[in-house]
Amino acid sequence: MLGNSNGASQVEHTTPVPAHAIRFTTPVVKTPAVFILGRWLWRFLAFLASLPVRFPLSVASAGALVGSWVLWDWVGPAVVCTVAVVGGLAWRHWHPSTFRRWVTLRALALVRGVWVYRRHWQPVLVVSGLAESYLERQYLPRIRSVKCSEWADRVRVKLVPGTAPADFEDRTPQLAHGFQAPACRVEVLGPLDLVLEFPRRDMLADPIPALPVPDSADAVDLVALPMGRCEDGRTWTMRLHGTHVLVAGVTGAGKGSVIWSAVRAMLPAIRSGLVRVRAVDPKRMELSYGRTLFHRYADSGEACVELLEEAVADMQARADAYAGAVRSHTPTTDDPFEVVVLDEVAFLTAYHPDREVRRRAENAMATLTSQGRSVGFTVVAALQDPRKEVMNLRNLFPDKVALRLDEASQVDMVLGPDARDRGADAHLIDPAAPGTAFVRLEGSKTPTRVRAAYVSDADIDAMTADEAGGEGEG
Ligand SMILES: Nc1ncnc2c1ncn2[C@@H]1O[C@H](COP(=O)(O)OP(=O)(O)OP(=O)(O)O)[C@@H](O)[C@H]1O
Repeated sequence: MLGNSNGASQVEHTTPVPAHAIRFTTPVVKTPAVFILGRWLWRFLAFLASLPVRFPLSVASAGALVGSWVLWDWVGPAVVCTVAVVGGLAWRHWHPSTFRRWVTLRALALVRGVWVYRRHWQPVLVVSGLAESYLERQYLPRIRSVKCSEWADRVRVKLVPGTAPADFEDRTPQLAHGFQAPACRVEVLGPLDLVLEFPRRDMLADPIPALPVPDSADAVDLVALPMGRCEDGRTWTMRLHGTHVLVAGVTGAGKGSVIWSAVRAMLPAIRSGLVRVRAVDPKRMELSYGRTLFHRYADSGEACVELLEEAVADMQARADAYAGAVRSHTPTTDDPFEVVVLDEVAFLTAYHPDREVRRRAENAMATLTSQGRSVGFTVVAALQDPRKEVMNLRNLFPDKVALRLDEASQVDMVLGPDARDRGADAHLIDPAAPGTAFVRLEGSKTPTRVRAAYVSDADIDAMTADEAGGEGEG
């Protein structure tokens, strides 16, 4: 053992190793069979006792069947079955959502729990390197429960003490392939307690039409603007007031749909003057279409910088007015919520030929993003290439939306250091599904897959036509 062998040597676990002159080990005690059998029996009884809580419907049905058979022979179960089938059909007809939640999804969880997860658990975990060995015994993380939602299976797992969720986060591709799911995401619930989420179907496969415009300015919630859908079917809402948002994605990834969904969700407030949008549109494609909605609009390099500097001056004037008097901004028509939308921000920070324009644009953006939040100024910037050379102000944007990206390494640049480990595979988003993105929703460390609603040219026409009508009437 002390020789010059380079290969791994097998060490008997009781043999002292050089670092430990004396090593204490717990004595190996042969457990009498009666204790092992007693433990199995105890576990079996505990399992039986937990059944009515875990599967109330199934236990009640089984109880009714057995009870009716004892009381009325074969007529009893026949009547019970008929009543159950008729009752089930009526339930399904009148309350399909509760029937699905209480019966269909629970039955599905039972079947998939046994057939997909418990059946393949050991081989998949051993092969993917998640089984631990200690003193020649193998320890596997334990499945606590399997639940099915509309779109995904959630497998709750108890980890082996001494291991960490990062071990699972590193092996999400192996787990996804191992359980034949399109993806796997890890959610940590507590010490040694995590959930593996395996999507069953893609709720975001079909494009989402533009969401309805809120009825009135009062209905506009600037901290939860409806933008599209999350992969679990909930509405994706995005905060704008009190933050700044960076939207990154390759060309054609759908940055326009994120920007326009936000503008659409604020439309009544824009009309009533509670929100003002300043648009910087160096590509002259995306925002020019709806320019009548904007308080200011600029497309040439010089004009864009002037717009940004004007926004900085307004922000500083408001900060002066607030100093010592107001601590947080509430939108009013005198002090509206100001949104600066920048499409392809790299044009100003990296690609513009004039160095002075680049410098002024960066300074203005840095000032707006570092000081604007509390006085009601927000920057929404869209970007194709998130690398530092192109945009070194990334970190001044608290909220980020990662649409389809070119490379895996760009995911963490946009969403933060551990986003890819937690399943945000923005580089693998299907090019045929523009508008699909990963975001970190407020209060959640786990990135969520979302899809922005698609605001078509016709929708923008309708938005601007109403605006023109509104102005005319005014
Ligand atoms: N949310 C969406 N749902 C469905 N289709 C979309 C969505 N967003 C965009 N598309 C489709 O993808 C095309 C490209 O979208 P868009 O112009 O918004 O991409 P982009 O990221 O802004 O690209 P670029 O950087 O070249 O301007 C659109 O013309 C539209 O057909």
